[in-house]
Amino acid sequence: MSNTCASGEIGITDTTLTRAQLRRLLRQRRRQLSPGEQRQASQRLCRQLRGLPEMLSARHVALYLPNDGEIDPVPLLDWLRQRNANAYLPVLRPLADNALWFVRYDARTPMIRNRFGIPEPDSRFGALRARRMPTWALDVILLPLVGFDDQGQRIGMGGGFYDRTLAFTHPQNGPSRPRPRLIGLAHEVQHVESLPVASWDVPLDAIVSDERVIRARR
Ligand SMILES: Nc1nc2c(c(=O)[nH]1)N(C=O)[C@@H](CNc1ccc(C(=O)N[C@@H](CCC(=O)O)C(=O)O)cc1)CN2
Ligand SMILES: Nc1ncnc2c1ncn2[C@@H]1O[C@H](COP(=O)(O)OP(=O)(O)OP(=O)(O)O)[C@@H](O)[C@H]1O
Repeated sequence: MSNTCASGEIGITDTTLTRAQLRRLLRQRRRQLSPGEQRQASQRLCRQLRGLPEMLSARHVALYLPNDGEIDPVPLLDWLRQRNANAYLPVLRPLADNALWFVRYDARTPMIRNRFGIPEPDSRFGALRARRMPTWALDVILLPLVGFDDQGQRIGMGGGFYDRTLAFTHPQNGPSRPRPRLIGLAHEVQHVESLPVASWDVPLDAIVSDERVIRARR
């Protein structure tokens, strides 16, 4: 198989793997990266992102705090601040509809841990509309990926949080309205040849890893 990774692990092209099995394998791969590998991957990722035209023109950018070995976009915060751009973090919506809010984030934002243990702005803080951005009005959303393929398809943690929140951007949901550019982030070890696509999977504009930028055909 062609996608054996550098460590000599077996590849993950076996199409008999279910989405759940694939998730488990790919999450394991990213968790196995050493702190040094994580740091270098993060630097390489951020260097690529700082060169993208949609990042250079963005005023409102959503990112995430890394969890479970996810590639770390946090060094971008300083860069965004220098450019007078605002940063936002995903917050699990308190109404339990399994969708996300994007809440303004800076050093003073009160944080809590959500039910998955991931730090996020306190939803009482985000409850005030002025502190969040409607999803359609964000310029760029950087999404954490569990896996990605050559066609620019993604697989996430399996909660459908991003898919639900971004369903309005799906081409099948009518004519194009204002929408954020969607950029998936992942370690190169999370690449697989081909992922199964579900009808609700929201297409991305690009995927950026520590090694490359994949422009997806939307
Ligand atoms: N950094 C980061 N923040 C994020 C996400 C993410 O993927 N990464 N999300 C993207 O959606 C949302 C949280 N979604 C998540 C969905 C599932 C699990 C998870 O770990 N599930 C466990 C078991 C579930 C449980 O504990 O009840 C697992 O699968 O092992 C975590 C986050 C919002 N914030
Ligand atoms: N637009 C939507 N409306 C209702 N349910 C949805 C929608 N999108 C996804 N779901 C549901 O969410 C569940 C998880 O979807 P999926 O396996 O694609 O997660 P994922 O893409 O890995 O997660 P995420 O979007 O959080 O990164 C599925 O059971 C699916 O039915």
